[in-house]
Amino acid sequence: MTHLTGQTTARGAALLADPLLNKGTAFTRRERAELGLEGLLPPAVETLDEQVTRAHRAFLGYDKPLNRHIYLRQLQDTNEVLFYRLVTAHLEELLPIVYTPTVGEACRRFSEIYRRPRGLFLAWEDRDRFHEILHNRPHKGAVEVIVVTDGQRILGLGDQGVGGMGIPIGKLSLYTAIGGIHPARTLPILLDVGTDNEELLSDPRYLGRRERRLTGAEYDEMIEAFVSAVETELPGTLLQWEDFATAHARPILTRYRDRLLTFNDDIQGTAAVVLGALSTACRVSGTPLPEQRLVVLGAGSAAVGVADMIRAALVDEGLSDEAARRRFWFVDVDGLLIGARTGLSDEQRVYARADDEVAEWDGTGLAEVVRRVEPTALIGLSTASGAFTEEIVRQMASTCERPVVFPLSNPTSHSEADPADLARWTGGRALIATGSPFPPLKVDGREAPLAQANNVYIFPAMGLAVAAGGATRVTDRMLVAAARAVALRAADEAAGLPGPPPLLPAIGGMREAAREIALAAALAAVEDGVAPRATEAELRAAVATAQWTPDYPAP
Ligand SMILES: NC(=O)C1=CN([C@@H]2O[C@H](COP(=O)(O)OP(=O)(O)OC[C@H]3O[C@@H](n4cnc5c(N)ncnc54)[C@H](OP(=O)(O)O)[C@@H]3O)[C@@H](O)[C@H]2O)C=CC1
Ligand SMILES: CC(=O)C(=O)O
Ligand SMILES: [Mg+2]
Repeated sequence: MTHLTGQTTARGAALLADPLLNKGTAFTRRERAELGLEGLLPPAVETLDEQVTRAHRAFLGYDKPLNRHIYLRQLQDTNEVLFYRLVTAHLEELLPIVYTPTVGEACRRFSEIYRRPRGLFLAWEDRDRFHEILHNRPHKGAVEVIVVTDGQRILGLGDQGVGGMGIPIGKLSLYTAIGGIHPARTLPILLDVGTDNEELLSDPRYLGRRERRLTGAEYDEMIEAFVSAVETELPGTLLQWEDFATAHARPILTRYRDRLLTFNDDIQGTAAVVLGALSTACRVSGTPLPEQRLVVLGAGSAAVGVADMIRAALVDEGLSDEAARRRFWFVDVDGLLIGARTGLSDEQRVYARADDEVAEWDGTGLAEVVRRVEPTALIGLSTASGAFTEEIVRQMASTCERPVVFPLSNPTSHSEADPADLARWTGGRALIATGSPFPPLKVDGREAPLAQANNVYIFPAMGLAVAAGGATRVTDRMLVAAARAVALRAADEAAGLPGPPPLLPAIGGMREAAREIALAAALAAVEDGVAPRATEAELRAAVATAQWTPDYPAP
């Protein structure tokens, strides 16, 4: 029998236990006879679509999102084709369960809900054997994409230790569901460098190393040992860094981005989707990007990454770098970033305002900054739930006709604002995008879907671009091309639609959108000389072929 990974010799119960081979009740009578499955399955033979209907009903039978998540993970570990067919058929409904916000809860309670192994756990004491351990991965062929985390900054939930593994698993599920990367060619990895989360350290159920986090030279040694093992054992694999604390995220990216095929999703993926959504907002509001005045709440790696890409776009539009920097006001826990502040990183200092600008101000908190700066765009990547208060948003709306308000922190519980409030406080004038999903707004009696400015628009498409085009590096131009493709697709979808134009493409059409985004990124890779020469037509065909569709092989 041919199957997902080629020829198999697996028979009987062993076949049913392999999620990449198992077809469950879809095994035909002939297959059951040939493969030693008779008696192991109930008599009915179902089609994949019938299985999807049954699985969807079972899914709906659970009330709590976390239980739905557990059900889906169990399905993924039992029958991957069925899992992916279900997810792709109901993407909009299932995304919040597989991904943010529910995946945050699944990470927090990882040790409690742990069922079956998935991915690789690499610990400090094994650093000399990472090469060998990579061989223990369940699927022995080439790996197209690794998502790795050390669990230190899981969404806005902080240090989750090994519980962070939920994130690489969730992200890679979307690499497959949206980007079409074959599930056997994805590998989630958790670097267990300990945890500083007291609750986890004292929880008898905690499944990670019960030690404090590695720091300094040891931490760097761990990362280097991991990267060199990947370089040697899995060359050409796209390596995505995910949910590393800001102190590590940028240094790791800087160290490795020119050495291998790698990117940081929180810095670069987020930047691309936000630039895409902001470009649409500029078009809708009629305020061009160079005229936007951007206040950014949070100055972590995600926020600075977003600003860096917008700044590059401003320079592209003819502004000097200095003029581009001056379009931003960054606010963190200690207020506005100004020159006099100590302890700013080099990346943050780029955005520090002149000290004399605030000489007459009544403090430098967000409310005062908004009052003084009169921003046209307010971007939240702060983890600070509810930080975009009514007073602040009403103030902004009093000086700006179409305020752009992006509360982007995840999960939902950490969002800087609820979009329904933003719409109310601005009389429906705000152009809104959130990081986690929110229910549609009611506009003129119609439901208007909210844009979810989440890097999920970018990373699955990057994987597809690399799989189709053979890039050896992830360049800035590839990410900017992805951002442009996102905005273009949103504009195409908006044409002819009644009501306010959506800032981002519809979630339900993400698989199609991923092909266009991947094509744009693959073309940019060729232009940058990091992928073999190919025409647009060749790349378009390669993208379509590379995108795996969940289906059983013919019996
Ligand atoms: N929508 C999307 O696609 C993405 C969303 N995110 C979200 O962005 C958030 C931040 O991520 P990241 O940059 O990596 O994390 P960090 O924790 O490094 O950054 C948080 C930043 O916000 C600041 N901050 C914290 N609390 C407040 C507050 N009450 N008021 C003002 N500033 C505050 C912090 O300041 P200080 O350092 O001084 O404490 C820091 O500068 C997370 O919630 C994450 O889920 C991230 C990536 C993608
Ligand atoms: C979406 C994402 O990557 C984050 O919130 O960290
Ligand atoms: Mg992330």
